[in-house]
Amino acid sequence: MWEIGFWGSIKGMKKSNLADKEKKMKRALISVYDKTGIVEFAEFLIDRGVEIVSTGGTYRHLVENNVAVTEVVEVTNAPEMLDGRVKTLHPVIHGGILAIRDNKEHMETLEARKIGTIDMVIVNLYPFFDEVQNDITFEQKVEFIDIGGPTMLRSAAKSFKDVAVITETADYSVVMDELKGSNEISFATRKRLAGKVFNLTAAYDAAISNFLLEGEMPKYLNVSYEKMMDLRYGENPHQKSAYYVSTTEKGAMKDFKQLNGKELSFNNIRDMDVAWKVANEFTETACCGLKHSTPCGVAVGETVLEAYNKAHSCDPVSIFGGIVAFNRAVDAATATELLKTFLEIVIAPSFTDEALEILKGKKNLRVIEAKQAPVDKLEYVKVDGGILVQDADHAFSTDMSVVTEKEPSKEEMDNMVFGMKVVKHVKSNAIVVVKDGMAKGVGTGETNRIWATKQAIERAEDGAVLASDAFFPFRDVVDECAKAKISAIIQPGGSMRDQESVDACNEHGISMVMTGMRHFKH
Ligand SMILES: NC(=O)c1ncn([C@@H]2O[C@H](COP(=O)(O)O)[C@@H](O)[C@H]2O)c1NC=O
Repeated sequence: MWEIGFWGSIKGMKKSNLADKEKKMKRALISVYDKTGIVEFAEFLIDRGVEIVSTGGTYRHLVENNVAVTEVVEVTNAPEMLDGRVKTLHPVIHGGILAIRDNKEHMETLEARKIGTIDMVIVNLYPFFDEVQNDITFEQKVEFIDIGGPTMLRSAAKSFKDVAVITETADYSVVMDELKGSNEISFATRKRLAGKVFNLTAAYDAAISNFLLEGEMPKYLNVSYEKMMDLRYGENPHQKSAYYVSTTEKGAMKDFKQLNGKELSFNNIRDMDVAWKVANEFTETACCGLKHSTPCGVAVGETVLEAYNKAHSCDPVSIFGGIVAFNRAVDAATATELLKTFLEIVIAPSFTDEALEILKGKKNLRVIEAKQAPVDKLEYVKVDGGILVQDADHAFSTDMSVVTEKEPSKEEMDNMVFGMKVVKHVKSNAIVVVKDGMAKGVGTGETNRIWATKQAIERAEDGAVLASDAFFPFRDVVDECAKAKISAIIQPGGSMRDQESVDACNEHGISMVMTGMRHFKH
């Protein structure tokens, strides 16, 4: 038995052999689903005296391209079986990969069993990430779970001291460049390639686990996200950052197209996400202007231009340097209007050709085409040493009740529903004042409800309505509303002192609707 001490000191093995050792490659096993670039890579290896062994489909592809290759069955003496479920799961393959070359007993075992070493493993996997999203049966999806591939990758990655493992087609050129220089692959490269393998297999297994445990909050949190881009920095310039998107789920912030402008930043993506979510709350033509993750102008209109003008008028100060989202195509008239304000991003499902030309007049303005409505099932919040997971808040109350003597008018009701749709996306304590299908004031992120109310109603006009993300602990909000001539209030209800607020509404002749559904956003 080998005793394992600290990394790099397995007793019985010469320490100097662990690091710094360059490797000459003699035999490579190639088993790739994505055959891009494999012919050139195999030819390159053969030119350097490497023998190639391949599984069925890869073997045929290489032979068709006149590459000299040995089929894996000749090595294992065990034909592929069970529709390819077993191809490389064989001691001859895994022994050849896993044997520690510096271990005398290992090498004697290989010799006794007539097993040759495998020094390079080139494998890419069945495309489970993509196929699990496709319209195929559950059984078909299960067949896209690659077993032999990850097993070989893991064996080779564990053996990185002796074996080079390549799973990304982009790494063919990295390895070729290194081999051109020294005919060997450095320890540092082998270690890095091995790390990439476990990075991939972890994400691959996470995707499979999430597919099978769908709807559960499982014992371990496995997420499967792939880097879409490195970002210049995070929330601030001293913070390193990158953007990752789901390998298996659709999403608005994944499936978008940038049509113009500077590269997106961390803050841009975060803000764009909220603006898009707000615009998508509405079936009517809607626009959301947003700054620092908070809507600063939201409106519906008969036209896109009208919706924008109304949203802009809510807070013409804050919108400077902000983000504007639409749930309808942007036309030329709106584009012309948009250019009058300095904006970071315009996001919409589409742009007319003319509108796009106009917007391109500002070369830094990021123009984003997004087709996908918000679909995330789960939401994650990072805390120090942990992650909170919850269902994304896609819910909206279907059980609204009028709790006051006065009934709201149809128009007031429409404005209250509008306000509730916006308040969902405003940081708590959140209050939104609405009139004529537009937010008139947004009170956000206050540590008590009365300050949020005062902030929001500062610009309120007669006949405006007020929406609150959570219940009123006291009647003070209602009294404040009366001073500002707010005519109707919508709130979840559920406070011990609900009746005090209802009584206050009745005293002031204000109508109140309770939804029974809180929308905190901390
Ligand atoms: N079953 C096995 O022993 C096995 N060994 C390799 N594979 C996969 O088979 C694919 C290549 O197959 P082919 O060369 O037949 O086109 C690769 O994606 C590889 O990851 C296997 N397939 C799935 O589990």
